Amino acid sequence: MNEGGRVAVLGAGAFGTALAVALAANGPVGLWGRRIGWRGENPLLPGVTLPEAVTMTEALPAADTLLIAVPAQALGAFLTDHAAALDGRALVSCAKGIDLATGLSPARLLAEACPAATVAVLTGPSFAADIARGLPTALTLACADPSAGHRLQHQLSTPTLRLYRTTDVTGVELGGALKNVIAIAAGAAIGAGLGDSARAAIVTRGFAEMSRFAAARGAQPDTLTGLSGLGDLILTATSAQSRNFRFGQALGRGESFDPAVTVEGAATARAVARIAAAEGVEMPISALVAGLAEVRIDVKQAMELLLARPLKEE
Ligand SMILES: NC(=O)C1=CN([C@@H]2O[C@H](COP(=O)(O)OP(=O)(O)OC[C@H]3O[C@@H](n4cnc5c(N)ncnc54)[C@H](OP(=O)(O)O)[C@@H]3O)[C@@H](O)[C@H]2O)C=CC1
Ligand SMILES: O=C(CO)COP(=O)(O)O
Repeated sequence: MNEGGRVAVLGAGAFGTALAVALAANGPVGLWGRRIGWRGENPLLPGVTLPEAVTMTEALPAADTLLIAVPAQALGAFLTDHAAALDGRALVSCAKGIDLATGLSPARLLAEACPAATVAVLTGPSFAADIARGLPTALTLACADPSAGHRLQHQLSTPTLRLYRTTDVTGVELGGALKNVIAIAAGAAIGAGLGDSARAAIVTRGFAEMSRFAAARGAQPDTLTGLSGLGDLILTATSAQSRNFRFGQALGRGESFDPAVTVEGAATARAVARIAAAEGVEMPISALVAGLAEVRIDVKQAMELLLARPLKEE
């Protein structure tokens, strides 16, 4: 239960709003946005009415568990403004990405900015619209401190939101960040008319490079086969509900894409390509997605480069 309004969500975009709606099943929830210009229905999450248990605010709530649902590339600026006020509380990162400016994950950014906080991660296959509609969803709650993780797992599970628990923060964060990159590649293949077989190849070989990168960064070997990793990759690479997939589709079709839409995989691909090159981790699909995001190559060239790679063992 929310224990009398002790849970709040920071970031009133689609995901933050959906989480607040779901958590309202447990009790009062605060929903903070820096400039909430709407009442009743969030234009980023159309068709969803806020329950009475959700209190919207532009003043940081006093709750002791805060879910941070600000996009990964905005988290640095958000923390510059608010870290001092957040320190010492339980901070649950809900962003899926790697910060391009620092190469750090959202949980690392939170831990460095708020050294007295308990940092956790909530991630896994979940579209905001599905969560807000109360459709059944399974997520992973990761926290290095097992007892804090256990407490948060119970505090944030609802009748429709089923949270599994792990201590592998690195693994689950990379699962969530990297699947967006591969989903862009999958969307590009579909958008370019390369077919479902090509998509299956990209998803499978993409998962291989996700696992390689995660292992090189210290993730536990099995984590990426769980909800955050394989689970979220399946969802994001196969559904046009995904913004990353749709962005890839637009690239494949040679169409423009609304720059106001949050597409975490584009900046994350660039961060991953940089880290992988520096650390000698082979990430061919991610490197090509970075090339697409930087408009250095087009989808036809990316496919030619992938097919021209040396033949190797699986
Ligand atoms: N949507 C989904 O289905 C899911 C999203 N996620 C993850 O959740 C994260 C957020 O995505 P999502 O909610 O969809 O994105 P949206 O584009 O819907 O919303 C982003 C929100 O972040 C706010 N924001 C941006 N910069 C700042 C800042 N510096 N300070 C405060 N608020 C800021 C924006 O506010 P403003 O309008 O003022 O700019 C906006 O409300 C991403 O990492 C995404 O991968 C995870 C699972 C599912
Ligand atoms: O993370 C998500 C689903 O788990 C949402 O994906 P998109 O950001 O691609 O819409």
